[in-house]
Formats: sequence, C-alpha cells, structure tokens
Amino acid sequence: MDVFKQLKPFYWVERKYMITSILCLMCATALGLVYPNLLRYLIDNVILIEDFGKVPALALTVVGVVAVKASLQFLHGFFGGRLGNRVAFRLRNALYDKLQTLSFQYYDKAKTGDLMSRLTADLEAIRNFIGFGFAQILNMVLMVVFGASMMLSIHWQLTLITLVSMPFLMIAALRFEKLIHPAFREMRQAMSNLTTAVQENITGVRTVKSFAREPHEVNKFLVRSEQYKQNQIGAASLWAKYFPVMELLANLCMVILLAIGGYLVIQESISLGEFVAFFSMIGYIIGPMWGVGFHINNYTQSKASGERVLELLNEHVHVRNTDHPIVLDAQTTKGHVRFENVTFNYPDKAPALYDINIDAPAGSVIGLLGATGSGKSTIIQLLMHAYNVKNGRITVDGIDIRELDVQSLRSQIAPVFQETFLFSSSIRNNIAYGVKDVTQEEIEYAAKLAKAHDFIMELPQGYDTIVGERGLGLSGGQKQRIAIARALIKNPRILILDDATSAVDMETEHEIQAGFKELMAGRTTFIIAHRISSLRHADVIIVLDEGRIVQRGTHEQLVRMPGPYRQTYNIQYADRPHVEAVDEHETEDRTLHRRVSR
Ligand SMILES: Nc1ncnc2c1ncn2[C@@H]1O[C@H](COP(=O)(O)OP(=O)(O)OP(=O)(O)O)[C@@H](O)[C@H]1O
Repeated sequence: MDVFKQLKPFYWVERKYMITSILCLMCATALGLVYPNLLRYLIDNVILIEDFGKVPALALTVVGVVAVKASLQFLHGFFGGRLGNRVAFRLRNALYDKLQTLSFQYYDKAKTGDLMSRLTADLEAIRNFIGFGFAQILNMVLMVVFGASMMLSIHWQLTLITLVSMPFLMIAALRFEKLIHPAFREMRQAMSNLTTAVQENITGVRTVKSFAREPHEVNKFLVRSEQYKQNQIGAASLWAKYFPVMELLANLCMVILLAIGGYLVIQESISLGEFVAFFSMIGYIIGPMWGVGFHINNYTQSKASGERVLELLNEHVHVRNTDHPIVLDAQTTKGHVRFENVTFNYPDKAPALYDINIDAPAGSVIGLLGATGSGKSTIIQLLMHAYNVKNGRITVDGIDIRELDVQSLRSQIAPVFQETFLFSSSIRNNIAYGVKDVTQEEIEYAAKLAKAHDFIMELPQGYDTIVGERGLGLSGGQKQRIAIARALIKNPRILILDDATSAVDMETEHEIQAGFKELMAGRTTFIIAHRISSLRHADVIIVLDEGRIVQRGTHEQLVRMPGPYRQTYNIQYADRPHVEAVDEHETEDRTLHRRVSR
C-alpha cells in the first residue's frame, strides 16, 4: 500500500470523484438486495396466497429499482472514469515534467522503450485501478458481507452448509492468480521485446537496408513474435482451465443448496419464498469469488506499475539550481568564460579532462582541436552545466556556473552539435525552436546567415515544409544549416559550434564561415572542428590529447611549433608545401599525429 500512499497527492485532490464513484457503486450493490426480497414477498405474500392485486405495485417497484440501480451504475462509471483520467493526466504531466528536469547523466543510461512504457502502459494500469479496480475490490467485499448477512438472517444453518465449497473456490481463484500473474509479466516482457525490435528496425532502417540484413531482422522478429505467441497461448490455456474448475465448484454450491434447501422447504423449515430469495442471493457470494483472482492480479499489476512510475518521479536530479540561484540577465551578460583547474570524470570512468584552464574573454573565439575522445565535447557539456564539476570551477562573467540558474545559463548559450536533431514539424518551427515570438523576417535572416535560405526556398512549401522524423528527407548538410540557423536566432552571448560544419562541403563551409564572422562578432565562440580551416581564425586554439591541453596559441604560432597541430595542418594541406621540415619531434609524435588527423 506504500505505493498508493506515495501516489496520494495525485488522487487525493480528486477525492470528490473517488468518494462519489464508490458511494454510487455501494448503493447500486445494496439495491441489488431488493430483488431477492421482492421475490420472497412475491412468492410468499402474493402467489401462495393468491393476492394478485399486489402484482402491479411490485412490478412498478422492480422497474423503479432497476432504473435507480442503472443510474447509480452509470454514475459510478462516469465518476470513476473521470477520476482515473484526471489522475492519469496529473501523473502523465508530472512524469513529463520530470523527464525535462532529469540531467544528461540520467539520459546517458536511460532506455527509450522503457521510458515510453512507463508513460503509457504503466499509467494505463494505474488509471484503471484507481478509476475502477479499487472500487470493485471494495464492492466485492461489500457483496459478500451483504449477501452473507442476509442469507444468515434467513437460515444460518443452510447458509453454512451452502457455503461449504466457498473455501475451495477461494483457493482455486488464488492459485490461478499465482499462475496467471507471472504469465502476464512474461507476456508484457515479450511484448516489450517485440516493440523494441520494431522500433529499432524502423529507426535503423537505413543501416539494415545498406547491410542487406533484412532476412536477419525478419528472423529476429519471428523469434520474438513466436515467444509472444507462446506466452499468449500459455495464458489462454490457464484461463481455459480456470473457468471449468470455478464453474464446477460454483455449481456444487447450487447443488447443495437445491438438495438441502428443497428438503427444508418440504419440511416447512423455510418458506418457498425464502428459499428462492436464498437461491438468488448466492450469486452475491459466488460472483466475488470468481473475480477475486482477477482483482488481486489487477492490484498487483497496478502496484508494480506504480512502483515504476514512482521510481521515475523520485529519480535523482543531478544538475539542479541552488536555493538562491543567480539569474543571468540577457542584456548585461558579457560572456566571459573561464575554466579554472577543471578535472572531470563521467560516473565510474577515468577522468575525461585533467586540470583544464581556459580563459575566453567576452567576444573571443576559442578553437578546440584534438583526436576522437580527447575531451572536446566534454568541455562544452561542462560549460552548459550538463554535468556537475567537482574539481575546479567554470565561471561566466566571474560567477561560478553552479551558482547560476541553469535555464538562464543555457539561454545564453546556443550550441550546434555534430548530430542535428530536427523535430517532425515545419522548417520554420525547427528554426524558431529556441525562442518565443519570433517573426518570419528574423527566421529568414538567420536562415540566410546559415546559408539555408536558398535551399529552403527551393522546397515546394518553403519554410512550411514538414521535415520527417529526425529530419529525414534532408541531407546531412541541410540539416546542419537548419541547426545553425536555429542557434543564430537565439542571439546568444556564447556560441558553440561542435563540429558544426562537418557535414557540409568545403565550399559551403567557407560560405557559412563568412556568415559566422558577422554572427560571432561580440559573442564568445567555441569552435570544435577537425578541419584546420574551420578554426584557423580563432583567437586561441587549444589542442587536446587524452583530456589534457597539450598546445595552445594562435594558428600562426601553432603552425610554427613542432607538435600535433602542425602535423594535422601538414596532413590537411598535403598538397601545399609543408610548413617546416619534419624535425626529430615528429617521429615521437607520430602516434598522436595519426589520432589527431582522424
Ligand atoms: N556521456 C558519457 N558518459 C560516459 N563517458 C563519456 C560520455 N561522453 C564522453 N565520454 C567519454 O569521455 C571521453 C571524452 O569524450 P568527448 O566526447 O569529450 O571527446 P571528443 O573529443 O569530443 O570526441 P569526438 O571528436 O569523437 O566528438 C571519451 O573517453 C568518452 O568515451
């Protein structure tokens, strides 16, 4: 019950729906008791004494009771539905909010399929249980209490004899629940495997096709589909066994009742009316026994779902604001960035950065060069406060970024990453993603600077063209240019170009960079690139190797020094005369040389 205690804030605010729905169901159940009593009255006080004048009144009473009971059942469904949906709505929004606050560290390990199922299937299980399951369990208990008390009040000995097979019914139901519960769990797992296969296949369709792995994918799906089928068949055969057993035990009650009750009527120990009422009341006890397995299963499933939902809601947020965060003012922020003795490691890994010191005055351009895995992107991630720095500090305009409001810090930074993510929306919306209230002119201006305007205008619907999921339908370079326009429109103090022009050809890169010049003016810019041509104009170029800064200086300085920068330069400009003769350091640096050149 601890799970439901923790979920209380989500359903307790809707208690008026909950209480009304439960009350309606209880009243409907209580009204059900009127039928057996009417029957008893009809037989004993009307038919047996042939006083048929009372029949119309009795018939009208039945109609009235049926109408009221139906209305109550409707209200139970109506309020229960409202309750379930409103609780699910609150939970869904809370989960989505939580997903937004969770830090990069969480997403490094999170599984898409698992998160999706928490937001859909698990929420659905909770919605059903809170909306209906809980009331049904209460109602079940009530039916047994009402039915048994009434039967006891008519003839307690007959009640006890009739209910002799009840414990067996109960045992059978509980045993069934024990078997069906793991079967359901396996079925859900099999379903999840199946959907993961489909999801990965669709997402990676290009890889599948280009490696001609369709038969392998079909086989993989067949195996999982077969597993799901087996689970379904297993569950169906459990149900198939359950029903006859329950039917047998329930009918045993009836047989005992008919035999002993009939005998008692002949003996005139009970009246015929009482016997018939008794007979129709037995359903009040047998019904809940049938359902007990189903309801317990429903409860355990929703409890498991509740645990999964709570696990996500209670997930630790690694990067969060301090109690009194400093909000960066967009007007006055200058964008002076400093890294002071920053050493950083990702969880459970060796440090990705060692003792990094960078001073990037407002408006300067910093180039970052280094082999794959040397820590360039990590520097950028840390600047965006994606992870917490524990050793050393990073400041913006002299303020430690841990003191800054995370949102306000990130609103001053516009990144263009290696991999461009586009939403399945119009190109206009994709460019305007990071800002509110933006005009068409501003969008076009940004697109022109990013050299995206011309190709956008060539599309049949121009800026209204809907790009497919993750930007399918556009070339890598086109996607990147949209991403650059998206960063530009944000008008940030700090601009990050993380291999931003890697997907465009040299000529376009040249054009974009011409646009960058205008754009970078007055903004602190970090450029990560593998092409010297992208960062040769930087004020300072920092060369990284395995998390350490190994060289620092302007292009002109670095190209004159022996070391990885000059080697990279020589490789990339191989068709031009080498800057200087290869010296003795060159041989030592050969390994690094290969790594840097990528
Ligand atoms: N999210 C992460 N979780 C754990 N380790 C990571 C994570 N991101 C990067 N690393 C590790 O940190 C080190 C530095 O990676 P980083 O991405 O900063 O390199 P990079 O220089 O940007 O490489 P590239 O040029 O390939 O983008 C690598 O060893 C990498 O495996």
